[in-house]
Amino acid sequence: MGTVAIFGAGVMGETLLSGLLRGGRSADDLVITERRAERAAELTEKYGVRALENVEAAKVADTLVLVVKPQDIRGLLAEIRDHVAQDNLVVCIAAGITTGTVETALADGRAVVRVMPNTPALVDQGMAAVSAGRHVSPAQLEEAKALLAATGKVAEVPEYLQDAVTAISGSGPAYIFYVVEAMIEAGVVLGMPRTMATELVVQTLYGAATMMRETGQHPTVLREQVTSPGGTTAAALRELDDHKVRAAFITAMEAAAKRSAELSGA
Ligand SMILES: NC(=O)C1=CN([C@@H]2O[C@H](COP(=O)(O)OP(=O)(O)OC[C@H]3O[C@@H](n4cnc5c(N)ncnc54)[C@H](O)[C@@H]3O)[C@@H](O)[C@H]2O)C=CC1
Ligand SMILES: O=C(O)[C@@H]1CCC=N1
Repeated sequence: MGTVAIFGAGVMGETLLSGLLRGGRSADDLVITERRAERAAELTEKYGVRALENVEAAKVADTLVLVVKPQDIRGLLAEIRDHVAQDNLVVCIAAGITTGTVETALADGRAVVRVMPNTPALVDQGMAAVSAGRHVSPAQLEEAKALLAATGKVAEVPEYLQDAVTAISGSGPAYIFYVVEAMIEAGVVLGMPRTMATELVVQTLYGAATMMRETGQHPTVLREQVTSPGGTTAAALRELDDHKVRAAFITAMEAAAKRSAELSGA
């Protein structure tokens, strides 16, 4: 994999950087670029990696990981275009940005992999989906997967599904945190101290997630096991159905996928 350069060291850039270091990669093989000087200094200090200008980083890198906002991708690609070599691998993490967009902005024949990761990568429980562009060799695709595998699970998906991936696992952690916030709020309404409600909700989420993964049972079966006839859960779920929560999730995730598709023209 040689030297990996992370372009844009914000939330996701730091998440990937720290994951690669936890995965055993040497700080000497990692460089970052960051427009905000104070942020670059913070990460240099914290992780012992070099911070370079974009062009310098492109020159030394074997693998270039683009982690700027979709709106900043085109400017970044224009800056580094002439320094991306034929045998480099370019991994683009920006929501909505297609491999075709990146390929067009670079010189002919460059290897581009599109990836949608998520923030649980920070605790090595990430879910990343990868799609290869037109000029990626099987070995380069494996390399991209290995890069992401340092921070969690990796799936390969056809690129047309990346907008759906973004709506599901990319943005997904935010929906879960939103539900957790609502459940904590409900605990407070029921008279429970906030810290206690938080502990109960977070452990319930962790337990439920672990059950889904470890039993392999469908969520419907697990939900039915909790729902006693005429009981408390049935009363609560009826309210959620009356408030169209399931339909709201579908509409919300359709909106996320639509926005991802729109960002391709960012
Ligand atoms: N935050 C998330 O949960 C996820 C984010 N993504 C994608 O990752 C990308 C980054 O997102 P975040 O880390 O959340 O954003 P962020 O705003 O925290 O980080 C982006 C960083 O790039 C820097 N930057 C911008 N233009 C630059 C340039 N030309 N050269 C060097 N640095 C530059 C900014 O100063 C900033 O620190 C986005 O494209 C987003 O779609 C993908 C999956 C999940
Ligand atoms: O909200 C966003 O646009 C990014 C992409 C997926 C998660 N965060």
